[in-house]
Amino acid sequence: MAADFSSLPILDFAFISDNTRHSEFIAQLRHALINVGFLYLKNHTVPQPLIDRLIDFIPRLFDLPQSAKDDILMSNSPHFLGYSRLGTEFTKGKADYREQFDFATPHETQWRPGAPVHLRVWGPSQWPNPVLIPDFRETIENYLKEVQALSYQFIRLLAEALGLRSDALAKFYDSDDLMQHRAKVIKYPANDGSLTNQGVGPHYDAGFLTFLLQASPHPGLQVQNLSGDWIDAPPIPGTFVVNIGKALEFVTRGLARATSHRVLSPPVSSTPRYSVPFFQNISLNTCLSQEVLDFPPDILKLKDQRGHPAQTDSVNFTEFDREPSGKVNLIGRIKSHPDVAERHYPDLFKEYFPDGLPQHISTY
Ligand SMILES: O=C(O)CCC(=O)C(=O)O
Ligand SMILES: [Fe+2]
Repeated sequence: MAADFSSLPILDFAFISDNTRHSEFIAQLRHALINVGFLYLKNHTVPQPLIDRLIDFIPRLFDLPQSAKDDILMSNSPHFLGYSRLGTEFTKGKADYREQFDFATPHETQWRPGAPVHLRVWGPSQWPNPVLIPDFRETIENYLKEVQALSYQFIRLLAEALGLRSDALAKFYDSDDLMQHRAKVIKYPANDGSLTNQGVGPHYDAGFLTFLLQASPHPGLQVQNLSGDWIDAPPIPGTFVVNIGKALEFVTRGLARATSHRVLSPPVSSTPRYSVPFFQNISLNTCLSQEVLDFPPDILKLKDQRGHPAQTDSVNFTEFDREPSGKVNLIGRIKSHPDVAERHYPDLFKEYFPDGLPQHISTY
């Protein structure tokens, strides 16, 4: 087995436009994808002043009056976009101690009555009243556009790092007007001493790539290495934490690792931790089992040299082998937000929750 990791690699995006260092970046990326599944990316293309503006908005967003937040509750939205109150999500039967807003890139839902239900998982965001928080919507929409562009650039480098043509993953995306990518703006309040320290429980991300902005200086994010140890991934200013989701792991035959991670709540009487994960989606209609990629033998060999991750109790995805990607996505959302499901997807709700609204919900 290759040496197990005890910290996350830091990659310098400036290398990709430097002829003498491009191949160094690709080699570091290959290592990070196959052996770690997580990396920090510095000197990326998203303008720092825009990031700073977004970070500045976050406490103000959560400090809106409760009624203003409840006006855009996620349960209003068949697209699982909007506000979720503290402690309403659970992972493995334990409450996640976080409050959050889900916002997404602009999208007209493609679903019409009679069309496949999974097309309905994407649609317009709900926005807080602009009178109460002017310019917030414009700021986060700009931010999402910038991260989206970076994520598409990154996926080409990722293909190169796995020995493929740089456009080998283009088939997983539709044109921009048909795609939607999503972000959460999350607040992790301090542990008040009587509560669990589970900010979010151990899990994998579902899609292709996640670009996480750690929006306050608090540690708390931890990543599980191959031996099962939890490795800290503290905030590094000016970076994104980039990680691989289960869908990308599936189509790369496990070469690009989806790695289990979790967040511990800030300690008692600390200020809250804030973060903004951006989840890059793939086309809703792609059946991943028909799209598994082929790799050069010398690249595939690296997976065997890595060895197999220790068993983890992280939540898993099992449906990629038979359902279109959008359906897998929808099932994940149904399981984590049954109140939304009960209102907007009554048939699927009955299928997954035959005994009615559960006391314990699984986050992903
Ligand atoms: O808040 C974080 O740092 C990570 C959040 C996360 O892993 C998720 O929401 O999938
Ligand atoms: Fe995650």
